[in-house]
Amino acid sequence: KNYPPGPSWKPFLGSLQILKDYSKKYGSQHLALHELSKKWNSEILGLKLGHEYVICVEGRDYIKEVLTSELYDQRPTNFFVKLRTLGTFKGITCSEGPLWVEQRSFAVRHLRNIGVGKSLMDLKIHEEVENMLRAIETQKEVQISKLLPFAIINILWSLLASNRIESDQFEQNQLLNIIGKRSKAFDTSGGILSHFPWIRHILPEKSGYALIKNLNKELKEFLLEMINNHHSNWTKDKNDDFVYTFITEMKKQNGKTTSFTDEQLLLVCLDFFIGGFTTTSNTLDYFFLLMMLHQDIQKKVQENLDASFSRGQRIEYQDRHKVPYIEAVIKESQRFRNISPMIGPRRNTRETKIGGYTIPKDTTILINLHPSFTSTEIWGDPETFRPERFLDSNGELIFYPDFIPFGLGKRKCLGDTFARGCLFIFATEVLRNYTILPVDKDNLPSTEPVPGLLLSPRPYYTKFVKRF
Ligand code: HEM
Repeated sequence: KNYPPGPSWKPFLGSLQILKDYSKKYGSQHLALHELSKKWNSEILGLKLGHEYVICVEGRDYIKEVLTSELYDQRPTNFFVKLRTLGTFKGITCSEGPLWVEQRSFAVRHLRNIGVGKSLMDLKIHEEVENMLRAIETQKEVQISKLLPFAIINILWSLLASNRIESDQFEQNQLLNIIGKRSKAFDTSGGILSHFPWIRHILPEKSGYALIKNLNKELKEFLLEMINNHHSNWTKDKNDDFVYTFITEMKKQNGKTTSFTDEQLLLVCLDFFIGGFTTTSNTLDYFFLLMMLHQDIQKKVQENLDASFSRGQRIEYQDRHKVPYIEAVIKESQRFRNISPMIGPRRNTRETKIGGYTIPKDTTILINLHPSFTSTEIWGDPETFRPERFLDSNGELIFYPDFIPFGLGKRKCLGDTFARGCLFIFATEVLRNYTILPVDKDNLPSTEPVPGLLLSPRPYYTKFVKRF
């Protein structure tokens, strides 16, 4: 009663089939949801997927209401989330209540303590940029999507676990391959497995169950080995990476709480892994594609860099304020091809009201950023790649409340400083040293994304021409 408008519910499936049909027709779930919202003329769309009540909100006011109200802080507790958390519902991304509050604040504090947002982070980023550029030097045509994930994961890993992952280990574990496949295999509402968990017994491959079990096993083995090594090498004064600080806290609490445990540490590392590296590398992948397609903008970025930094000077994250144009180009590429158009789903723990509609307790709430990132009302010409829209007449950055690629509120991305640091230093160091050219200028790659949980460009090749 008084549920938000949306397609009618069929027995057993609810509105699953129409969502599936629309996703096929429009190529992605976020586009399908937007089309359905338009059809029902409502920024709050009501669905029932299998037995699960699911609403999808779009538009500034409703998004803000969901992201900033405590009523919607929780995550769904469906089968997909159970699989995602290795059956524990622990970690940060999918945990809730006091466990989430304690662990999130510990992670935020200690990411800062181990150097995120500071010169140590810059140093690690520079090391990996240099490694990546060395690899580029050996290739005539470069597929940057093959190099970026390895670079990003190593920066993240060296801060979390004082370790680089050797390239043969990376390939052996097929980590990149499996995580990439995973993000393409599931949609944000949790996919068919959430709605009909029993389907895994009949269609283990097709439902994605076998894939995620495989991913879980590989990741768990990989992370456990690292955690066990840390335990063996731990001493009181070791606080130089995240895992050591967590173990120190564990020893301090000496089993007094259930929050600091090996299981929780495993799940936090898993969250950083899954949340941190594909997001950052896909964003950079798009950035370099857009630079290749917009030679005029690339040239302007290079002119800005040449004017603001001397040749041998190392560019730091804090230097971003000196080059607002480059910040604007990065923001525009995040807006123009946002890799995460659906923010992680939420759940209300009691009956609530949004926009006058009644939302039953334990409804899954999806948040679609795509309409506001592409709204003609907000941006005028959203389908044009135009970084200047982020600058005022004095060349200073403009703040747009609708532009929230890292989310908003208490569950806002906790790796945003790390991600922004990587985006800025990779963009500036690569473009000050190289010009990115198309391999065939009469046959340019498309910017249309490969659909999935996280979007990415289709693989493309470029030529990197040294500038000096
Ligand atoms: C360009 C890169 C990235 C983008 C676009 C991005 C985007 C987001 C967004 C939109 C959320 C909010 C989800 C919500 O409100 O429910 C989020 C949460 C999160 N992000 Fe990121 N992220 C990025 C990089 C990272 C990195 C590098 C890390 C780890 C170091 C990370 C770890 C997390 C975690 C753990 C959460 C869950 C927070 C919580 O539920 O309390 N992210 N991210």
